[in-house]
Amino acid sequence: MPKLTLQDLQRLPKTDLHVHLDGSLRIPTILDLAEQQKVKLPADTVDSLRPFVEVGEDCKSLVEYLRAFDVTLSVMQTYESLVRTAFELAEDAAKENVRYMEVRYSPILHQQKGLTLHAIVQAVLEGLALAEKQYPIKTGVILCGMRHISPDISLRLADLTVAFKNKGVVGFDLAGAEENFPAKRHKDAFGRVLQNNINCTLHAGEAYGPESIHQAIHLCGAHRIGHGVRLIEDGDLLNYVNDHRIPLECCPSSNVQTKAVKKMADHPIRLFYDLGLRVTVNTDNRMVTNTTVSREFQVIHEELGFGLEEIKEVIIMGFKSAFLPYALKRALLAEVVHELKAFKPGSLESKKEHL
Ligand SMILES: O=c1[nH]cnc2c1ncn2[C@H]1C[C@H](O)[C@@H](CO)O1
Ligand SMILES: [Zn+2]
Repeated sequence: MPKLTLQDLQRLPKTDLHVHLDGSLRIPTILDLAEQQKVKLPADTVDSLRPFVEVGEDCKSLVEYLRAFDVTLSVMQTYESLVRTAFELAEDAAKENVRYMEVRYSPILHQQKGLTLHAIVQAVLEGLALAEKQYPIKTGVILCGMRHISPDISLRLADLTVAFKNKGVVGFDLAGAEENFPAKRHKDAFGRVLQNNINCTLHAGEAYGPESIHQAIHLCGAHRIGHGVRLIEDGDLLNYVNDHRIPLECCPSSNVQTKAVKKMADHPIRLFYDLGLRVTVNTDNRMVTNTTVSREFQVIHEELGFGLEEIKEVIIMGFKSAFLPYALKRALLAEVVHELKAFKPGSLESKKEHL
């Protein structure tokens, strides 16, 4: 199998369908925002802050992984900070040729200084729109209910999703600690979203078994599944997910860090792909996981043996899985398929196409 370089993977057009805004900041930006807002951080230089906001392979669980968000959220409570972090995330993604990105976050976590839920959504949309003007990237927003917060709040966030339908918000999600916090408690919120013809995805099968994926699909109406690694434990449900073409938002490095899988070689994305499931490759959290979409592709290339043609197919599955209206998706796909056909690793010809 010819070896692809990180530059090759950076040049390919890509999606990121599963990326949290509050886990994908630049570390210098956190320091800057803290200084402006007089927020106290656990450390005050890039290198000393890094261990608080990036987790390594020694992370033991999802709950431990989620601790990094206390730090990031402490500086994401103002309108300007949300505009800036959304802009920078889209800029960073565009620079590695991510053409379509769905950014997710939970507005309820950004109200510590009294911002309204509407303003919190507006600010992120403003930052993303600024980036779309400067870079060849399209974006959408997914709002997250949180598993450990009350179902009433999820319902309010579902209403917020409805209010911003066709105004930049493209879906609803459920995030946070999975074990002990079943999705079924939040089914009314998903009912509200579905009744309004809006897409939803749920984090499921990451820190709990296939029962969690079953609830996400059959009780909450998930159109996609976040992670879903533990689908491997239930062949019958796996066949259902495959037959209904329910996309899996795979985030390989994050899964090793949260111990959803023990080591990369065990990641089921290889088996899922071989069985024909619709798999997509995503970052989850660019900063907390210390990754990029290109790096995630490099990992599956080097450690799970995905060759160029397979990577191209996974990229196409990413565009197919977008929460975009069909006509827009078809046009974007046609453009990308054309580029992928012309793509040659290391070739100057296809490099020129991106200039
Ligand atoms: O991988 C994850 N699993 C579950 N929850 C997560 C993950 N990454 C981030 N979150 C949580 C922490 C954030 O504060 C929240 C909204 O983005 O979503
Ligand atoms: Zn996630």
